[in-house]
Amino acid sequence: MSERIGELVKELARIHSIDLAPDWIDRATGDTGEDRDAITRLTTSLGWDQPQPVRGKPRAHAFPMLVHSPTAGWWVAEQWETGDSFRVRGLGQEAVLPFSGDLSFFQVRFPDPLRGGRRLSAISIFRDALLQRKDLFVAGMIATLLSNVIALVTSLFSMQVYDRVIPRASFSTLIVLVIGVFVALLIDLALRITRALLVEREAQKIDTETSEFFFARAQSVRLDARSMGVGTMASQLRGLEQVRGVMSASSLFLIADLPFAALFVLVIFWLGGPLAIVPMISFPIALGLAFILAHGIRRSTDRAQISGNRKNGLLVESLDSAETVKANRGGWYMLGRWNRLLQEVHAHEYPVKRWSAVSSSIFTTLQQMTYVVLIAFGAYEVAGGRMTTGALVACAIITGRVNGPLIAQLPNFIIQWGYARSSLIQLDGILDLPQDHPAETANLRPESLHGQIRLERVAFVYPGAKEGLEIERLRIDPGERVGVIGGIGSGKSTLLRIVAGLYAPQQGSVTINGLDMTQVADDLLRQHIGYLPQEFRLINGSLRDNILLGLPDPGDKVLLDAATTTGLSHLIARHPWGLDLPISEGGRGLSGGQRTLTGLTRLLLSDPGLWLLDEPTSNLDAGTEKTVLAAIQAKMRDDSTFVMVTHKMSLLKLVDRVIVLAGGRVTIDGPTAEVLKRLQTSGVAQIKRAGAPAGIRGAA
Ligand SMILES: Nc1ncnc2c1ncn2[C@@H]1O[C@H](COP(=O)(O)OP(=O)(O)OP(=O)(O)O)[C@@H](O)[C@H]1O
Repeated sequence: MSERIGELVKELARIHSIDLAPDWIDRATGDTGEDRDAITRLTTSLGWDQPQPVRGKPRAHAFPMLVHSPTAGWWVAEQWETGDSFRVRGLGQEAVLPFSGDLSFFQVRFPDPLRGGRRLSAISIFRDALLQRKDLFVAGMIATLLSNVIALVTSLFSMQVYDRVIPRASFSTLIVLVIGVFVALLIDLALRITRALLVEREAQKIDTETSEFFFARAQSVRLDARSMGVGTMASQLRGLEQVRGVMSASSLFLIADLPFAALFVLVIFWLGGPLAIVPMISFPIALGLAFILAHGIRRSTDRAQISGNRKNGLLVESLDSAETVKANRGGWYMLGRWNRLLQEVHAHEYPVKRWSAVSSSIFTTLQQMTYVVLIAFGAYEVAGGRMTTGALVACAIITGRVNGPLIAQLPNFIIQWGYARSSLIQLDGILDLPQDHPAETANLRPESLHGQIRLERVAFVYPGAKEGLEIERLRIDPGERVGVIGGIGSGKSTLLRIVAGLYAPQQGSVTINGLDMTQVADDLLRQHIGYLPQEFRLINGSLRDNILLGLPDPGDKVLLDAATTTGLSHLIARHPWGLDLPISEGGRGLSGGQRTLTGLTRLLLSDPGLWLLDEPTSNLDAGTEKTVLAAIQAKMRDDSTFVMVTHKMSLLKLVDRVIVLAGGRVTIDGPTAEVLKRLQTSGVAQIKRAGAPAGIRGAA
């Protein structure tokens, strides 16, 4: 892709407040052309909708869009300057171009990485992915048609052998027939292999696309909306594999082959007349049975799926909390829960297995009975001279084809589909969860986010909880240093997460610099806000990966300087792998204090405008605490805003305002000295009500 066009598309996306998928440039082909059709090639290679060429003189509301001039090249056209010239910009340059007939204007239709707007269902994601490959499936259907016609050829071959070759011993005809059938079979083989390979390749691409979509969607689920456990959610996502299983070549061919049953019945009618009644009765019976089976297993597959997800959730939880379980002799308790869930899964799976076993046997018997009835009926017809023995053999082979692979595979396919359908329902559940940044909300990209933070009539309740946080009005000005204190469970961390934009209150508004936080583009918000949670959890990778998570790599020198200011450099220096120190899955490999230092080093490197720290030094010794706080203070600019949740009295000297929370409400808010004095002069009961930390109670 031409670099200029890529940059201009990015600029256009920015003006339209659209976040492009992070890998969109990587997915574009290596086309470096800059001609008029380059934009079409680019969007086609990305799988986006075709850009819309604007005919004639563009209307004012059609701007901004891309424009190509044969002399000046590509630009983003912003708006008319006069009636005959328009403003353009691109790569930091601005210009005014005269309008002329040889300019080409294009409106680019950006895809939404999370395809918002309409309500999504999991099945529509797969359907859209299949529909994008219409051509391939049309080719597949043609191959299926040819393949089925060739199948008829083999049955007609048998008819010719019985009716012509054997009675007359004409072996020259036999040789010609055998050669002809061999050629047909080889063509069939080639068609089947090509069809299977093509479908599997596309199925893999669909798998990549849909997995990417669901992974991104699961990541963007708002933190406060994740009421289910990590293991359960992971297991729900694994349902994708079941849907993928149904989309395999064999099941798709089964569906493709089903309509050809009608063709086969027609051929039987042509060869054996009334004999066609036999498959005409047996085939609908088989389909009816399949339908009853699908209906019968529906509830059981849904329930088995839910219990299976919970079982996986328990497995993840027990492995993750092994330390607590072992130390507290919780092994038996966990085993008991595991066995109960296992029993539940078996109880739900048993009806599915029972239906499957019974229906498979019925299908086999039906198949054999159809064969017997056909031959018996055919014997009358042959004896009566209404059809030849060869035609009867051909009819038997064709009926076998309808009843055989087609019908024999149906029960298995229906069970597979039953589980896939339950997985789709579970995936719908994930799609219905609220996202960090729903596609239908604006994606504002202000120049700056430095400004007042305002909470107005905010109410936040955790799912299932009766009470939560209630803040009538709270304002934090740029440059303020605020401490948040309160008793255990008083809502300090919740408040900080709301201010960080990680939780969205059910009522009221949270604004930053006058803009509703939910409407600000997520990347800008994350750049501006540095949030250190109470427990900084590391991810699998190296120490460097964890320090730089989501940040551009500033180089080892800058990184090591930041580590020196926090004290993390001691760990780096001591370990033979240094910055490449491996962090195992689940963030194991560092002590609690070292994890906090990693988070603080990352925070210093990200250089945020708004610092939100949740008990930043609770894991640190006194010396490290001093070093870290000095580093943060040195890094903060005058207009940096600083909000720190703490239980430590000594840290309040760093802030000039203190907010006291109790029971999810602000009970005291004012300058540090004043608040401390108020707390110290109040009675103990009042202090408890106010929710002040133990240190202050002691002082009182
Ligand atoms: N994920 C959650 N789901 C449900 N309830 C929660 C969740 N997290 C916290 N709570 C509840 O919300 C209330 C406030 O919790 P929060 O973590 O904000 O308190 P805190 O003041 O930071 O406490 P601490 O000083 O112990 O860190 C508590 O009663 C807690 O039980």
